[in-house]
Amino acid sequence: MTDLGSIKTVRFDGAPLTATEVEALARREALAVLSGEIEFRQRIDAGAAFLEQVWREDGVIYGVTTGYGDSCSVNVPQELVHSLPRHLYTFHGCGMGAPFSLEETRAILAARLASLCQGYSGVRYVLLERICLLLQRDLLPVIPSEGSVGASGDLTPLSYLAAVIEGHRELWYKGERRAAAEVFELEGLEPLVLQPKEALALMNGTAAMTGLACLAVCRARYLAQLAARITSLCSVALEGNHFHFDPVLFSVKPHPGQQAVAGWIHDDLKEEEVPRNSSRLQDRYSLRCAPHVIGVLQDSLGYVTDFVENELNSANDNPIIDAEGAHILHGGHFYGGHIAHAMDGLKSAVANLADLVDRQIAQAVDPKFNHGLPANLSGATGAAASVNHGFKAVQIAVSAWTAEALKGTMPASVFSRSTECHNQDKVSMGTIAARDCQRVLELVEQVLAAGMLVGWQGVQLRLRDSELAERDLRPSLRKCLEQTGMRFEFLQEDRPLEADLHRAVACIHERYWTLYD
Ligand SMILES: N[C@@H](Cc1ccc(O)cc1)C(=O)O
Repeated sequence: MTDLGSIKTVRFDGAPLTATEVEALARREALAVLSGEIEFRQRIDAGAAFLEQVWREDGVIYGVTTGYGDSCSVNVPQELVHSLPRHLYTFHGCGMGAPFSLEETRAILAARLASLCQGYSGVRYVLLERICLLLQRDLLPVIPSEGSVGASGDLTPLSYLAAVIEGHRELWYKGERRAAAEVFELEGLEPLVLQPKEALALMNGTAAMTGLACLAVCRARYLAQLAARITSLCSVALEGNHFHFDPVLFSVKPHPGQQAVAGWIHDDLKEEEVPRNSSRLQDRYSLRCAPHVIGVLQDSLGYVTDFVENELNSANDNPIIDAEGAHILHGGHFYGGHIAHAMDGLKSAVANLADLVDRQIAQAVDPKFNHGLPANLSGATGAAASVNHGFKAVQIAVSAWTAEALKGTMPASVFSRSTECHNQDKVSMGTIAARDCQRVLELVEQVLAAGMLVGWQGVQLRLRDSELAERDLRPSLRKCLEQTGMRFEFLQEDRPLEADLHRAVACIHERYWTLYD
């Protein structure tokens, strides 16, 4: 990412991109820029020129002069070749379900552009320019989210990108769904007529699942840190045993992510001399084993990010057009197996955070376990305490969100179906895995939003009742209390907490809380 004063840019030139860059584009925090360098343009256009040459000289190219997939033995007569791309996106116009969000759609466009910029798809430079322009002007196709098996590429979702480029179907425009042709007219744009291989090149890859996966990885990174911070708050609120996070303890179990998480929590908690033999009770697992739970996610983020970014920076298409070596290579690079596995794994690791924090909240609200805090963490005192129920309903709701998140962890990649006349007889289901992962993240964010409010309220109660002094808190926790206090009010009298929860979820989206480096 390049910082040009106030505008950040992400440059598409075939060099590797990161999930973070895709997220910045998706959030409109950075602008997409396509390399205009002559060598890059030439390299891209050489692919399209090579295809033309082969077509002229040999007369047959799969997906250009033939039907698609199992229909590849059907020859298309010369005079109909130019209508083939239109047919491809037209018969794939059968997507169902809610459309992808704007953020998701931008990520999908960015992922497809990144793949085509590898220069192995045989498309013209003007097509890359057009995708980049859609991103820059935020003219986003309306893409239904369901209907991809994720192994012939995300054919159906990406058909909506191909169709829009030719001026068909719908775009999001100023918050509304509008006919693409109408929007192009308003914007002074001509539709781009696709060349014979170009619709296939737009559609025959993993961009829908990969775009979603980039967003998922970035969300999950923040949640790992947030769960550690909630654990620190709950440990203080519940008067937990700080030595559960001791560096020597963790030095003998060398999972680096787990060690990092233990280190974060340890640094958040009070510095004391380690006792020779602790007289304090061992806390329940949701506190004591927090690094072991969060650590699984933290350790997984390494391979998950590698899988996602390798896919992002790949030519996920078929056939692969190698203009330099003068080959048309047939393969299965539209197969999204790595994304499927990464998203199935990530959603399980992330859902475990909800389960962990759900248990921490359950302890915090329950006078049987919370070491003297008021029932349901209500701040009400005197007679008013009898009618106030504090976080009781939030804790119940957390149970529901957690159950739903855990239910969403069923792996998608094991549900391969043989399809398309058994040509696609093994498929990845990576797009379902990525969509599930996004949904699980949403639910886990709700649980962690509640966890922050509960942890904060618990510590505030200890401070109010002088069972704890500000000076006993490490700077990181003091700063966290201060940041939280700027957006949330202590729960004295019962109030509907929906608005607070929405605000806390928004804080998670904007990465409001300063966490660990
Ligand atoms: N993904 C197939 C192409 C294909 C395209 C559209 C289809 O409907 C089916 C198959 C391949 O490259 O072999």
